[in-house]
Amino acid sequence: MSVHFRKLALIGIGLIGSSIALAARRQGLVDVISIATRRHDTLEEARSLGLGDIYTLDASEAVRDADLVILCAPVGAYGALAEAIGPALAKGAILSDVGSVKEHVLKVVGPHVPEGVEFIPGHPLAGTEHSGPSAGFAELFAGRWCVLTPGPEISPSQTERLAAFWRAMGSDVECMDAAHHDMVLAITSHVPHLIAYNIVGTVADLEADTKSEVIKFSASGFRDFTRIAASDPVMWRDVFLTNRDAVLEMLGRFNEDLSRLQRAVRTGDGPALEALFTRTRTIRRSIINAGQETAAADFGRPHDTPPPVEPLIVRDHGGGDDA
Ligand SMILES: NC(=O)c1ccc[n+]([C@@H]2O[C@H](COP(=O)([O-])OP(=O)(O)OC[C@H]3O[C@@H](n4cnc5c(N)ncnc54)[C@H](O)[C@@H]3O)[C@@H](O)[C@H]2O)c1
Ligand SMILES: O=C(O)C(=O)C[C@]1(C(=O)O)C=C[C@@H](O)C=C1
Repeated sequence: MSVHFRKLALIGIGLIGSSIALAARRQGLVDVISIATRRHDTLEEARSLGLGDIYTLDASEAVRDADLVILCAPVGAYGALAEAIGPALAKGAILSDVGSVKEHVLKVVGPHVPEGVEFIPGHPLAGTEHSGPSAGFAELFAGRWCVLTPGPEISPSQTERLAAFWRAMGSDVECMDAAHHDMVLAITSHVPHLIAYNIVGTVADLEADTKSEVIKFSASGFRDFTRIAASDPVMWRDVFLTNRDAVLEMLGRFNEDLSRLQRAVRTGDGPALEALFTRTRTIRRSIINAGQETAAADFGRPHDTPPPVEPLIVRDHGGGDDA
């Protein structure tokens, strides 16, 4: 399906918003890009990078006449933003977002969506530890999944239109139920971030001399954790505040497994340790193989970005079509 929007409004222009602006422009998917941010400095940075055509501090101004509006701010800001832009949304527009959590977004944005506007939440499973307008790059979504969570009332043709937009930026698209999304992402993304924040926090609390030794001699294992733990504090605060139940559920299972592992270490249970490490190595290899199959070479993904990861997703469509 060929896809084209007259005016794309991006509300929030950090890593994800700027990457959408660059990719949509490069692929010729939109005529006009209008950008709204909360802070003047961020808006000026976006302007100096040439990310859009219209720049404003007023989100409701940015969405006027837009046929595609994407919320790209931290999810904690969505309720107030939706309330502000709701009355200004054009009839026939698609309203979407990129938030890392989906049930909360449906709950806080849904009530502000006027009749004649279709709200189709989305989540590109792509990112880095960097933030702000200058962190974006057009290839960010290439070969990565984008999950859409349309409600049952959404017309399949509009879902397909949005899916085509993401595909044109290089993504593979999957539709699913919002609650299911939140459970899957809790274990594949949210808990791993919590673990990284925690282990780096543990080092930060060590006595000064031990800490400097850790930093001096940190090899790639700990360094990988520090990359994740450098991710945006506000964005991740909001993820844990808004996906609490799913994160606690997955953290409970994680803690049970950690206790079993702790016991295996304490009792010197070599076979148990080796059996687990063998299973986990298989998972890593299957992820890498899946990535090679779906690599989107056309988009020239930068060498330092990892290959796409096949999400552990049950193909459970939440009322939309199979876009
Ligand atoms: N970083 C990732 O890896 C990643 C990946 C997928 C999805 N997401 C989601 O994308 C969204 C944006 O994340 P990001 O990484 O681009 O963050 P970012 O910090 O780089 O950018 C966020 C931008 O939102 C704007 N903003 C912040 N508070 C605002 C407010 N109250 N009102 C209006 N605008 C506001 C600012 O323009 C800011 O630059 C989040 O909801 C996040 O969950 C992030
Ligand atoms: O690659 C990274 O740095 C990321 O953290 C990306 C990542 C992830 O956990 O995979 C982070 C948050 C998102 O909502 C989606 C993707």
